[in-house]
Amino acid sequence: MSAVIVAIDGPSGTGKSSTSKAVASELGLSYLDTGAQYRAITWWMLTNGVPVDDASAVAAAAARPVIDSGTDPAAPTIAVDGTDASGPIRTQEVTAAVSQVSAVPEVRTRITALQRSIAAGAAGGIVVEGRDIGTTVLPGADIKIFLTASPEARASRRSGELKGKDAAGLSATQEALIKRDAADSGRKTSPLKKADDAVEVDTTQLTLEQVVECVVTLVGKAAAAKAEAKAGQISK
Ligand SMILES: Nc1ncnc2c1ncn2[C@@H]1O[C@H](COP(=O)(O)OP(=O)(O)O)[C@@H](O)[C@H]1O
Ligand SMILES: Nc1ccn([C@H]2C[C@H](O)[C@@H](COP(=O)(O)OP(=O)(O)O)O2)c(=O)n1
Repeated sequence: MSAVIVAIDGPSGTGKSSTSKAVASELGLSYLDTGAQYRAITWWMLTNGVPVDDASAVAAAAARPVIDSGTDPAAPTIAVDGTDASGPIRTQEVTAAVSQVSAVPEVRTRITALQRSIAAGAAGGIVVEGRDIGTTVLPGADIKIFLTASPEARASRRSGELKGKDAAGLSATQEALIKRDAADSGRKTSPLKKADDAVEVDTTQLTLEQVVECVVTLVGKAAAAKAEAKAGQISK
């Protein structure tokens, strides 16, 4: 497999993280969870007393946290100022604040630059997943995939992750998810949006294994096309 850049976007619960990790592992590519980076900066704002509803306070602090992402798909990591943040970034408090923080342009500029430098440094290729990868972060990606699924399926998947501990209940989970999608799609700076040249895959009726198989096939085709184009250039 040549060094392909794969962009996977879509709303919450469509299977981006699970699919991206599995595809990257199978094809020997690196993996970057950009949502974890936005969660990490949000967690830093909350723990450092920055009022997350004050966009100018968030903007003023946006350059301060040092965010470090490990890109091994078998063991991805996220650290803030040298501390492992993989647990704290998944709390309800962070989930409730992340859309607000990630809508601030200064936050996006900083995190986008970080994402581009990680992708540029991934010599063997990388799968990058998020909301604006195909449209803004890596518009020149070799293959762009946009995952979708019905709100019911997405809420039930999220609820299932909590293994009976979904105290809020399925309908509240669905409501929170729809609210976050609306905030992420409605923001001014690089909103959640399918790139015009992205392949849309509706995962509602598919198992995770089927989605992975479909994406592996699409990436394989893109890699072959890239290798062919390169060979054509060399023979000219
Ligand atoms: N096609 C699928 N069918 C059923 N469950 C799935 C499917 N894809 C992902 N899941 C499950 O749904 C949950 C959310 O998936 P995740 O990959 O975290 O989505 P996202 O990154 O888009 O928010 C996980 O528990 C995952 O195992
Ligand atoms: N490229 C990205 C990735 C995530 N975000 C923001 C918007 C999302 O609601 C949050 C959290 O993303 P994450 O992928 O962890 O969300 P899930 O709960 O896994 O669906 O970060 C973003 O604005 N741009």
